[in-house]
Amino acid sequence: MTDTAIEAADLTLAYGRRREPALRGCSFRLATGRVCALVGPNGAGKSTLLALAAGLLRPTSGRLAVLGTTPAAARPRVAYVAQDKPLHPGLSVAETLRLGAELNAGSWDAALAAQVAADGELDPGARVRSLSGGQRTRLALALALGKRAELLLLDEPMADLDPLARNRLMGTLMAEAAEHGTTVVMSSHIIGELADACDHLLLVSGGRVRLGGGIDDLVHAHALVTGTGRVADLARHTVVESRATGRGLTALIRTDGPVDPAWDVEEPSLEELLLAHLRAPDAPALITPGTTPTRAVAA
Ligand SMILES: Nc1ncnc2c1ncn2[C@@H]1O[C@H](COP(=O)(O)OP(=O)(O)OP(=O)(O)O)[C@@H](O)[C@H]1O
Repeated sequence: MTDTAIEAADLTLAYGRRREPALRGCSFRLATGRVCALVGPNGAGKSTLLALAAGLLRPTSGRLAVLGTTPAAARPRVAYVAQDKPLHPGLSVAETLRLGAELNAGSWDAALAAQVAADGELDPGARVRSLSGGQRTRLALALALGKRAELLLLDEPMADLDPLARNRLMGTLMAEAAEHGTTVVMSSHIIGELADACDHLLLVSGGRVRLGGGIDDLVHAHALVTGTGRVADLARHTVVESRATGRGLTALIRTDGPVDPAWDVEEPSLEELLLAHLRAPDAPALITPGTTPTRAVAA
């Protein structure tokens, strides 16, 4: 047994020799049992990272361990839902679930898979090619949950679901993860959805990990300060982003010690933290203690 779900050390992936790497020098550790939000702008490398962890791509350089072994060896214990939710178009809903049962004999949770499909009123006889985008997503999630994997890798899993379906499926996912200690890594552009569900964050931008760690730890490491002072007055801290506002200056800082009481200090919301880092891609990265790779993988 390992207490580490994913561990990356200097992980780099280039799709072709002449292309800029999609991921470059990424190092982080995700403990088991965490629900991790994978966030970043379009083209940041999120899908690439998930495909690497699913064992569908091989790193160009660097190391990646999944559940204490190689991504390929971990595949039976991992469920991956790709962004385009690939399924066999000619199979019916019932045949797709039967195939899930056959491919995962021994671990298949038929009741859960059937419940996820039935909650969306999927007609068991309907062909996959006749399903809507949201219905296909639901079927893909039914397969992933039915597998009872130790690690769920979900690439924008809720993107084409209606708000009610999204809310209910997220609830099912979180309840299952909590009951079974499943690790979840979920990419999404909807920060509100992630803030409610996730306890861990990986922010990827330009192929690099900008923030990695427990959401509470990352939020506590920052402060949103407002005042009439100058940016230079905040020099002892790391200023991630600063803006002139009606009240003078507002800055998101990574604190190094107490902040001068001349500033109004608030804890940022997750959204404020993420938006500031997305607007300031050159701000120094922060990977919190305990979420850096261990020596075994880094070596
Ligand atoms: N199969 C591929 N061949 C060549 N380049 C690719 C391929 N897949 C992705 N890329 C490139 O790799 C980079 C990272 O893409 P990736 O799909 O991982 O981003 P993403 O963060 O998932 O984006 P989005 O939020 O838009 O889904 C992009 O520059 C993209 O153009």
